[in-house]
Amino acid sequence: MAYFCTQIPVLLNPGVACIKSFHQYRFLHIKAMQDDKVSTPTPSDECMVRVPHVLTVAGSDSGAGAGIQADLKACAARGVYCSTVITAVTAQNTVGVQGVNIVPEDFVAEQLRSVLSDMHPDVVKTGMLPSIGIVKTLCQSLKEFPVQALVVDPVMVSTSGHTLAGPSILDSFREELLPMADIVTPNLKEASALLGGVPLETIADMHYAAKAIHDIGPRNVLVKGGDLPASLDAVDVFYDGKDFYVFQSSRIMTPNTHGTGCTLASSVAAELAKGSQMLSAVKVAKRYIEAALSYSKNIAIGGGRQGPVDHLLKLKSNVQRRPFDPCDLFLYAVTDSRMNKRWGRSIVDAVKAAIEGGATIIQLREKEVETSDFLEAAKACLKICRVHGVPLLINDRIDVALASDADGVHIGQSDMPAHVARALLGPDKIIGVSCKTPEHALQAWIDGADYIGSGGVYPTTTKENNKTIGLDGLKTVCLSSKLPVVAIGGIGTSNAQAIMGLGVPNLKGVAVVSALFDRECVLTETRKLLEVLKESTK
Ligand SMILES: Nc1ncnc2c1ncn2[C@@H]1O[C@H](COP(=O)(O)OP(=O)(O)O)[C@@H](O)[C@H]1O
Ligand SMILES: Cc1ncc(COP(=O)(O)O)c(N)n1
Ligand SMILES: [Mg+2]
Repeated sequence: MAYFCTQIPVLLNPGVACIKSFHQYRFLHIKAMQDDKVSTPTPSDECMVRVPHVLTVAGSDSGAGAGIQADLKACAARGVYCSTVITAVTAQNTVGVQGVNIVPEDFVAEQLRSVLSDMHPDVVKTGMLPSIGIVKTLCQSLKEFPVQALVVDPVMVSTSGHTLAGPSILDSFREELLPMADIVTPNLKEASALLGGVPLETIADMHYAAKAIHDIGPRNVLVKGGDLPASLDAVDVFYDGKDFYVFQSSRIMTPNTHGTGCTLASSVAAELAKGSQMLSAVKVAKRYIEAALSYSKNIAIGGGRQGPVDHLLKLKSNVQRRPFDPCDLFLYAVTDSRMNKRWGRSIVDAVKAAIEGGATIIQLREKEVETSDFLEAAKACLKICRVHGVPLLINDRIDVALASDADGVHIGQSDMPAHVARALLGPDKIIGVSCKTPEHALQAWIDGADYIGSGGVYPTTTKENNKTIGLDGLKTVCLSSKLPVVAIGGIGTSNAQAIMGLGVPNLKGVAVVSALFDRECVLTETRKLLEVLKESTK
């Protein structure tokens, strides 16, 4: 079985056998499928994009760290569709494997037929294959429905020491499955078992094993070194029949390594499904598992010795964050580096004082700082904001918001369009948009913003050439806006009451710059403004 190269052997339609690129192949492939099913209601040909697809043939892990569940998450994280043929159901958690129930061979065959005959996956990846019958069924199905690449993770024993496929399986692996494989990815114990029990302990041993396993028939071998002594780096040895490549990353000290092997093999399969060459597929997969392990370093799931990895690199991002509440707009503090410099304080000190004084949300508006300084300031401010449960937004700079993992951004009419910002930031970051007119407010709503900032209500020196809309303009925008509004522009203790006194329900607060930061004591000024706001909303 050949893996991807630029010349793709086409499966469905002999008329397209001369196609050059993988992407052309995808379009023609789907066209051939549509021609067979003329009655299927589909949009026009150009709209239909066939997406990369991996089929995993593996066991279910109830703890969802390894097996089918790891494969699904890894493929999703890598942007590839994943279908599943389940070979066994395991009762498993972070302590170990409590039970295994093997799916009858003929039902594995039925699942294989369902997926392969209809969905035409690009790549098949195998995990737990618990019986000789299942291995034979799989090899038979792959002969009947060939795919572009076969990735074999020869799962035998769980990290906790439970047998998932016994030694009786080894002959069928060696004689039938491995010779069909484009890559096989044993860990140290599995490589040793495939080679009749030779001890494998060093990186030199891994080279020997990669070559010896290659002789069994797979096109490529990756011997994984997760189980090398903890004092060594995480080293994997790749052999393509000609050259060796050593993939080395520093070892991440974490108990959460359950499922790393399944995840790595699925990511290799995902890259192959996207059209990568084998070597770059392995390289990207190794980078990905390193990132996933690093994100999982200190997550606590279960009481056992081995927790799962964080496939989507997201599990911790919601721990300290709460959803946006429009009431957060009540006392909205916007920083200004020039003012802070003038008064001799750092951005971090300014933010600390504003929060202590009662600010309910912070926006970093740093027009004159270097990107690296801005990022450092954002990270430092975020720590303080998280401790106090105050959201932190970044003005204009989506990149800084992403890099610092701030709670969101505030953007103007001439910045990145809000719908693009939304696509980049994902569905749950906060996005605020500056709006002067009902049309702006409507667009912000359509684009997926969470709130709008409207002004300048009064003249201000903070923003040059900024048209003042006055109280009337503010009221017009508020009445038309479907989103909560914060008023901005020349606001301070003397006029905050007039603004809140407009009495429009979606006007939730005031945003202030100079009135807090162009003053000697930020803490005192914030406290004073808080009192005025509280008074005016009684
Ligand atoms: N603690 C770790 N730090 C960094 N990489 C690791 C660590 N543990 C495993 N890996 C990597 O994860 C992948 C899976 O390896 P391994 O754990 O040996 O497989 P298996 O889960 O099949 O035993 C390999 O690329 C390996 O180098
Ligand atoms: C269903 C199933 N498949 C594979 C593994 C191997 O994963 P690990 O080696 O990380 O325990 C597992 N534990 N369970
Ligand atoms: Mg492991």
